[in-house]
Amino acid sequence: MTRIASILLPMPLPEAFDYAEPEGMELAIGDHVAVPLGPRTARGVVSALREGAGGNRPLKPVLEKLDDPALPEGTLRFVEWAARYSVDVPGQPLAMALRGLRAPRPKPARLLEATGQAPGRMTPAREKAIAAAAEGPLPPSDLAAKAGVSAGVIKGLVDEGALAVRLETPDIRFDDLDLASPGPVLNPGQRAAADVLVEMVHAGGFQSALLDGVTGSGKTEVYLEAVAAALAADPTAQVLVLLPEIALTQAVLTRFQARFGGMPAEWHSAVPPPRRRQVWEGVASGKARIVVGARSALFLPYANLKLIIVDEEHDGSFKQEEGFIYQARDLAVARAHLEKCAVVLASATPSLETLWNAGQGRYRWLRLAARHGASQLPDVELIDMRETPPETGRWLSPPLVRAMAETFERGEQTLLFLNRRGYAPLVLCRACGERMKAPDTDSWLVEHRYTGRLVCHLTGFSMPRPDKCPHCGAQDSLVSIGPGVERVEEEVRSLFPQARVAVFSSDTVFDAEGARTLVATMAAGEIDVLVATQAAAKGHDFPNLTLVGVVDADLGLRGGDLRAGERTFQLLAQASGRAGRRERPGRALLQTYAPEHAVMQALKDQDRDAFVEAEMMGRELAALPPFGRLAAIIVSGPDPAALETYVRNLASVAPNAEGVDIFGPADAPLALVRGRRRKRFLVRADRTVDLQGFLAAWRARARPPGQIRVTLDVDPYSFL
Ligand SMILES: Nc1ncnc2c1ncn2[C@@H]1O[C@H](COP(=O)(O)OP(=O)(O)OP(=O)(O)O)[C@@H](O)[C@H]1O
Ligand SMILES: [Zn+2]
Repeated sequence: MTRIASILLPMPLPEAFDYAEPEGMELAIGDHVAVPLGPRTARGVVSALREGAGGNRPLKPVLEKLDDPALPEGTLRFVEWAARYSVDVPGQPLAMALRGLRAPRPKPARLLEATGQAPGRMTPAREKAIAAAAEGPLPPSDLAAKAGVSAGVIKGLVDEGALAVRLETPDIRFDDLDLASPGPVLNPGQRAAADVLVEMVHAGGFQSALLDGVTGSGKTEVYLEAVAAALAADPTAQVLVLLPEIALTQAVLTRFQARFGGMPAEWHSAVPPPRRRQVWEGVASGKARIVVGARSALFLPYANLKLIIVDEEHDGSFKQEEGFIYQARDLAVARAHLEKCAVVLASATPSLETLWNAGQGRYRWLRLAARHGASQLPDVELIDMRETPPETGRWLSPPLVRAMAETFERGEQTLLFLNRRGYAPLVLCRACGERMKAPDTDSWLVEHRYTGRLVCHLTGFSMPRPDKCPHCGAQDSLVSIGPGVERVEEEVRSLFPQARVAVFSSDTVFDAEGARTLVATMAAGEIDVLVATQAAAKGHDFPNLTLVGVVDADLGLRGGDLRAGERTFQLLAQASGRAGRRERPGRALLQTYAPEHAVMQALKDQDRDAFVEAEMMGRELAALPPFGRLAAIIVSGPDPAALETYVRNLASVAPNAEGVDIFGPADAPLALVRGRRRKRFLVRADRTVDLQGFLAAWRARARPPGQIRVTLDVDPYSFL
């Protein structure tokens, strides 16, 4: 009897398809195969094997077993789990898990080696080149440099057969790690927390902990102990460290390197594809033992994963909002469950969900209440912008400017935090009031001075800044409204012409190398004022930084998002926490028009517990997360009438379920994106309800017609 192989395809298909296993193919779960799919051939992965029952209509056979490294079963089960959790098809997370395997292999290097054959005519230069090549193969330019001869000499020797080209495929290399090297001496609080983590790792099986310590308490040092313990306990063990930003990845890589004497494998969107291929294969083979990466590193094919760290676990960047929608922090806990390993969530400002889980005893709760050594938490002061406003056309208030001047005179550093890219968030026409918008999207265009363009941050649309109003034609009537980081930089330069000023945002730093350089320059004290978006306001450890100025503390509170208060508190507490991390005391000044707001008061008093308690109470009253569950159903389409009809139809077939409330349909805050109108339902459910089951059942009752798309977002974060 032949076996039936279920093949999962990395495509938007509802389920795995069955194929017959040909005689002698000997498939195993996780194998990569080629199968016929309609008229074409597709690649897939074996997700299950069973004995074939007779009498079925004959199945098409698997065409070929491919010799790529098999996807470990743990990864496969995780992919299936993630799909169910997100109410999506398994092909979506599978495609993510295979992304590294689909990247091109590194190109083989062209090296020259000596053949032993003498050239027709020998010269001193040729002699030097041959002698240099005899010491080992080198790329042509390196060989020329080493021998101190011209490229022409080298070429001549190749033509005459004295040197030959050898193609060498670069090895999959990962640094050796020195696990015995001791870390710093931990203080008693750190020691106690590290001991618990080490014990968890040694105990094995699924274990989870929240490492909850104030900014600068040394959480990184503590979890490094757990990493060292996990790797030392088992020579094949692997550790994954997830971080929310590429810039932070760079800083943490440096700390790992200092501790273990070797670089961990790095994984994020800025890693070049050939390296991604190597890392994928290294993770699958077990050669890569530590992976430090962004959220998608969760989908790599770990051979023997023993510990996952989610650093800055509260961070919104762990939520992926496009394509396959998922929350990496939650999936990290699920993956640890499936792999039967330990997971540590670390933060100075944990999410309410995580605090709730810790409070319920689901996670061990390890607290570090003070900064390490003599360092103290910074003083946080509110600047009431109604009382001490900046001059017209300026954004920094007199008290903040004074503090910057003092800091600069002492030779210390300032971080100005403004979560707005570009020069100005809005450009409008003074003559007719027209606001510059993207042609197909409801969002304002952001002015960028470095590039002279107006950019839609949502879709990437951009155009040169016009000199005439496109609406009324008035000449030179366009004005820039409000500040972005570039505009604040301009102001700082005019206030402090002698200061060294830099901007850190995704427009000025767009690759890992750039981030690493800027972080290192700042850490070395070679920048006086760093103006940064959130890309640099979190997680970093700059020794000489003593002043943090928040340009617009109210920014995140606008809009009625469920998590607006929580997120603003986290972001600003994190930004403030960059100040005074060594001997010299730090200050954080928050510019606000609403100093009486509960979030501002909690920040000033540094009373996280009181803030969390109040916020929790509000959530509990409304049965919102973490006390209930939330999902969004976003329906979009190009034609308003067709969209309206479908949305009404969808509303009318909503299943009746106890403990579920449905809100909407409402226009999404940005009703039009890329020419598509969007409407949204919000679903709130009690924790006892199978929310995913409810969503799947509902969606199945009203199939969307042609142009209309339905997206489910379980645990939605930003409502755009
Ligand atoms: N036991 C220790 N011995 C020496 N230095 C330490 C020790 N603990 C922490 N430090 C140093 O104190 C600084 C802050 O530590 P770390 O960056 O790990 O804090 P953190 O808790 O991760 O902070 P944040 O949440 O603000 O990112 C670092 O420079 C770190 O090397
Ligand atoms: Zn106009």
